[in-house]
Amino acid sequence: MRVPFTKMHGLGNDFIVLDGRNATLPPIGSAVVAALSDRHTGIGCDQLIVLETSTRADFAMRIFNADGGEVEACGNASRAVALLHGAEAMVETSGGIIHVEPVGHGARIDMGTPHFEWDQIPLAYAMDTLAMPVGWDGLDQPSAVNVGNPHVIFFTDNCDAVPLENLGPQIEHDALFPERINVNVATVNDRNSIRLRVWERGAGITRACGTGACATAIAAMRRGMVEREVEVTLPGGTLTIEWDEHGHIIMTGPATESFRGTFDWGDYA
Ligand SMILES: N[C@@H](CCC[C@H](N)C(=O)O)C(=O)O
Repeated sequence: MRVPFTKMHGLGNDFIVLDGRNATLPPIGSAVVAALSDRHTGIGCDQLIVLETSTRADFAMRIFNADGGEVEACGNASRAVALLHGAEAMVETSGGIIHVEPVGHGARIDMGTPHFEWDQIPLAYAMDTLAMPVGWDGLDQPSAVNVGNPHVIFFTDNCDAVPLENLGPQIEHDALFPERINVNVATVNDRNSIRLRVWERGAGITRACGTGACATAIAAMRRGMVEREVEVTLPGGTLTIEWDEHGHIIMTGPATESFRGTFDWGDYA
């Protein structure tokens, strides 16, 4: 069976998007996702995104990491999907219903409200999630925030010097995080801007992580380090994150369609 796909990215965090809203796709298993995502033998991407019909929203977006695991939220893919859809919409994800709206060459996304309780992250046991009494090789007292998916955020004087390729996988798989975790290392430049690098659960280091930017901005706001609207600059570019008066996280930034193609499902199944 030949399947059409769209290759997209948000600040270099790249996706294969399959549109199952008006066509029947074969069942999506973790092996086929990992094969398609592979940059050497597949099409290659950080996340595979599947659009489906929904009874609760205008449509549904399923998100799979490059390792094949299905997850709850993806900020950059939400902007890409807004661009592809071409109109404002309510989108069901397993992390909650979000509102997407194309704006200029990107989109504005209402990601909903953040969660801070230890069992909402989730953590393995109770602790303060604003300044957690834990540390790994010079990174300590992180915050944890769930913005649909789980994030831990370390604030450091120079996030560019952190050996994230070594510490990221160690922290992602620590027993403290029963559903694993996305690992953010951030430096606050001033009250309006943050620098950020992310080790993504199930995908490794990416050029950008939209939910990481949201979680980091919210953690910095909770700690009183920045204003309620802030620019977050990742290796792939900059996002604007606002924590609005209704407690919702509003993310604004670019998204890009790279190309369209088709592939033979049998080559990857
Ligand atoms: N790249 C995404 C996040 C994708 C999911 C994440 N790796 C997870 O496992 O939760 C983004 O832009 O938010």
